[in-house]
Amino acid sequence: MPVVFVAASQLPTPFGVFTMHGFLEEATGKEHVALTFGDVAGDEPVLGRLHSECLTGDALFSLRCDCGFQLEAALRAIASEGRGVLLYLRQEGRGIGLLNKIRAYELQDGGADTVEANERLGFGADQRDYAICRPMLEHLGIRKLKLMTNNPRKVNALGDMGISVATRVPLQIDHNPHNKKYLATKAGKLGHLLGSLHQGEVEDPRDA
Ligand SMILES: Nc1nc2c(ncn2[C@@H]2O[C@H](COP(=O)(O)OP(=O)(O)OP(=O)(O)O)[C@@H](O)[C@H]2O)c(=O)[nH]1
Ligand SMILES: [Zn+2]
Repeated sequence: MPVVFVAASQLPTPFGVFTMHGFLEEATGKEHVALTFGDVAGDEPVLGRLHSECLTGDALFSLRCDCGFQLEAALRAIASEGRGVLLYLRQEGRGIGLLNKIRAYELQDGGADTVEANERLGFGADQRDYAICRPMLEHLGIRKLKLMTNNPRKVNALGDMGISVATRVPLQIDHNPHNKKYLATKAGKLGHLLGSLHQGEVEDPRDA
């Protein structure tokens, strides 16, 4: 999976000054970003997050999902640790793209859950491919991660490509009336480790 490094710059944020590294995925033309804080190269495990793009949650304040809250929590945690990395991966809508995600939301407005909506549109529940992470992490000299995620598939995908996950750090966000069913479906159907907060709520039609 050819991903080439293009340029790096400073990125000041409310949480601290990160370094932003830009990468081009040549096969698709997608532009990915890594934000690093401190000195991340070497064998000591690095606090890290693989964050899949969610325009609605990350930039438009959507309460339908937990993405924007997780993004902020991850950047805060990295800055407070003084060392870490966030890969911002352009895999909008779990890989189906923004317009298809809006189609999926339309079906969810009609009662489908997040998995059923993808499947009705002819997609898999989760179409993401994490292969681009390896060359990005290699470029940054990162071999081991303390990975902030509730998604065991990310842990397994990294392990399969030779990136060791020393520990999984849960990144749980409180639910609200708009994302309660979504989070319950993630726990019930997609295998996310969300603890007792969201389990057992997947069938409750009042949350649609
Ligand atoms: N197709 C689809 N994609 C969604 C929906 N809600 C959020 N997404 C996308 O899902 C991705 C985030 O996936 P999540 O399942 O929230 O989280 P994760 O990255 O797998 O796991 P964590 O590391 O625990 O956050 C982003 O690309 C979002 O755009 C939805 O209802 N349908
Ligand atoms: Zn989201």
